Amino acid sequence: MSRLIVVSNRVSVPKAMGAAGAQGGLAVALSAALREHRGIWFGWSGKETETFTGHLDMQRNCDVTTATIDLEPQDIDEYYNGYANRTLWPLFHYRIDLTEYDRSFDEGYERVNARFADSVAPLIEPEDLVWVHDYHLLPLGSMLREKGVTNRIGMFLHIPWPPTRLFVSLPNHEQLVASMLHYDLIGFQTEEWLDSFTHYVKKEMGLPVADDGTIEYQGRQILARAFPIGIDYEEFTEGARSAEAREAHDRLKSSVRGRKMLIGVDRLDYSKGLGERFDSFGRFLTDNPDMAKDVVLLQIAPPSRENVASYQQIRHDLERKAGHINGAHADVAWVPIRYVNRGYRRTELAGFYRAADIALVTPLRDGMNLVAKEYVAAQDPEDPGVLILSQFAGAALQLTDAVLVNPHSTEEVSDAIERSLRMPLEERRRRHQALLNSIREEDVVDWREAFVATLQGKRTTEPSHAEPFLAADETS
Ligand SMILES: O=P(O)(O)OC[C@H]1O[C@H](O[C@H]2O[C@H](CO)[C@@H](O)[C@H](O)[C@H]2O)[C@H](O)[C@@H](O)[C@@H]1O
Ligand SMILES: O=c1ccn([C@@H]2O[C@H](COP(=O)(O)OP(=O)(O)O)[C@@H](O)[C@H]2O)c(=O)[nH]1
Repeated sequence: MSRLIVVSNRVSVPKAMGAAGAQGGLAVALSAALREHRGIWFGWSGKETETFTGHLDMQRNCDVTTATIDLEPQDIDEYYNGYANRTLWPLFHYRIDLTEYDRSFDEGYERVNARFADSVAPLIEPEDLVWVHDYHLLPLGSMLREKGVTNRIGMFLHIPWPPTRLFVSLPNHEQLVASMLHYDLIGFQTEEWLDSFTHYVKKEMGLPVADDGTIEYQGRQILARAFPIGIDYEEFTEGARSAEAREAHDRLKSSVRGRKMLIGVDRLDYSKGLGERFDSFGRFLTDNPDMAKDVVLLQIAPPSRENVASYQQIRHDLERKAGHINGAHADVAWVPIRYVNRGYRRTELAGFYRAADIALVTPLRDGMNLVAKEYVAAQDPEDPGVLILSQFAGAALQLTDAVLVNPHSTEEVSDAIERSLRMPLEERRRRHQALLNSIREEDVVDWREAFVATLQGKRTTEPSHAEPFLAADETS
């Protein structure tokens, strides 16, 4: 079996089984793949160093080898806070109004990708498979090719790919995509993002794309395909049965004193539609005075990317909005929105999910959304809660038995809350069973096995010669 080299912006150091709840499902799944393939997980340590040294910190934990580098402040600013999270993230989430174009970001992005390539290339052996993750590292494949790496290299994009008319607003869009065409396999979360990508490649670059997603470029064949990510069903449900999850469930249940509870769990990110969600809940309280006092919304929103201004702004806006709605509706013994700016371990979240009658998962745009899947997996099948899900989350293409909503319409979401609170047990069970089947059948283990198997079956015929990602006139 080939070794697997996983490359991602951040690396999650594997923890012992008992601490699995502290890790993301993706980290657990990738760790399992790395154990099976005796591989290495390479990326940024998350730490800052005064001057970049390229020092590789190799560690072995729970049979997984990780290799990390520290980045200097300018790198973090231009690459992570800059090009990744002020340019690509908003643009790829259709927020052209928040998208910032700054040449220093492009330079930082290219520099850090080159640093990744320099550091990881010596770790790659001839038969290894290389799997690159996400929008932070789109040109990494081409930089590895420049260094003579001829291995099979795959890339998986965890976030949406925007429609062509939006994407072309990115300066150097063609160079960026051309740099991606040095991968052997490019994976997307859904057919929708895949179609947007192949549309761009056909219409803007004039390249042939076969029905099976094979793109022809400079004598090479690149396969583009959808691989919807899932949760680690076994690992998550094991955590959901733990004492910690039960204790979290009981604590929350007793605190709501018999009221119905809605839950939202999202990084504090404008793509998650939290402002629209609060407005919808406020509208529900106004439109349903008979039910209002018997309902509580718990919104867990750990801060994210705090050095980016748009994230500071959304945090400020949400504090005001929650305060405003609570001020208008609360009484001495009841506050309608519990707004919590901290993160919880996933085993605790599992208990919270089970205690909630409804999950409000209403992003304006989301690559997949694993919270939607975790909520379903945590329910009591005999008396399950209802998932209200945005039609704009990647997960909506699989979870068609959720109550699907347009998150921009406060009326529609408010009606969905009312309908879900009144939903008969029979219908809740039927919907839950259908959702659970889909989540079990397409879990994260299937996802990574399908991606790795497809990558393994695909080879570049010729080592490719890669052009630099940015046009010469932009960099000089
Ligand atoms: O590393 P951060 O900047 O703190 O961000 C956390 C992660 O956010 C994004 O998650 C995406 O991947 C999920 C799993 O595939 C998917 O369900 C979700 O819709 C995406 O938004 C980001 O893509 C990751 O790289 C970050 O680690
Ligand atoms: O307090 C929290 C909030 C979220 N999560 C986890 O973070 C992930 C969020 O993934 P999702 O795909 O929903 O969104 P992303 O944040 O990746 O955009 C899920 O596994 C959550 O269980 C967590 O462990 N603790």
